[in-house]
Amino acid sequence: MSVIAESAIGHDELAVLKLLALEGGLEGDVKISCSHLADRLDASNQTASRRLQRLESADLLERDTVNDGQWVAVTETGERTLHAEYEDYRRLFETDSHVALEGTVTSGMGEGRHYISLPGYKRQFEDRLGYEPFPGTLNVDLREDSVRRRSAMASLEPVPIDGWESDDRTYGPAVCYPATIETTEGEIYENAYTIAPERTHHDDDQLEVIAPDKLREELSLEDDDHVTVSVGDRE
Ligand SMILES: Cc1cc2nc3c(=O)[nH]c(=O)nc-3n(C[C@H](O)[C@H](O)[C@H](O)COP(=O)(O)O)c2cc1C
Ligand SMILES: Nc1ccn([C@@H]2O[C@H](COP(=O)(O)OP(=O)(O)O)[C@@H](O)[C@H]2O)c(=O)n1
Ligand SMILES: [Mg+2]
Repeated sequence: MSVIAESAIGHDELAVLKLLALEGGLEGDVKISCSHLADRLDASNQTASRRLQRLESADLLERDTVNDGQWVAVTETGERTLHAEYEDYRRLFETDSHVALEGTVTSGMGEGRHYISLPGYKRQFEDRLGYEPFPGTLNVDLREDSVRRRSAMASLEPVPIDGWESDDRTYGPAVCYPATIETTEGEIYENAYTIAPERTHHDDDQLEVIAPDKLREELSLEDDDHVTVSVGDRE
């Protein structure tokens, strides 16, 4: 849900924040005057000024007042607030239940192989994904916009992999989503899944993919090759 629901900031202020972002306020300082803003909002100077003050108090906007106006920039919190709205609208209008993520193939820590081969996981892959995966995870270093878009996966239906215990330790759960991999040469591999282990050494920018085949061989992939991972239901 959007952040504004819980804060003192209302939709009027949010509309101003969006306007300032559209004028360049996400990239850095933009210069505005209260009368220009008032015009755009069809409101009085006083109203425009009050909304700016509220945005500043809520740490959504930084301001520097000068003689003939003010320099404003949307803060990180401000960007997150706008982004939360964006996610709400995406959920409303994106009927396509696919999320396309882009990135480059990369080598990880060589641990994927060990985990994928463990009998406690292997049994579940066979039952729930329908195959025994190649031992390993293909790691994809996601482009910045895809790291953000990754959160849209939350609206898709995951295949859960449960945590389990061996004699001497516990193993964490993971979630899988059906995925199709496409290379820049236009080669397509359809039977893959993304896998996100709850316990991982990687951050959000790393996407791990499993498949019955060794994808590096099937798709002639090497480190730094570009791939598109389309996550969502199979047709
Ligand atoms: C199915 C699965 C389960 C995992 N479970 C655990 C775990 O219980 N504890 C842990 O520290 N890491 C766990 N990992 C994460 C790995 O340690 C590692 O962070 C990740 O898979 C990346 O490995 P890579 O860089 O070798 O590809 C798991 C990974 C997979 C694929
Ligand atoms: N379906 C898969 C899974 C892993 N792999 C690759 O197989 C190797 C072993 O996987 P891993 O997860 O243990 O290794 P890293 O991802 O840590 O490099 C890596 O080179 C992966 O990129 C693959 O080509 N296709
Ligand atoms: Mg891996």
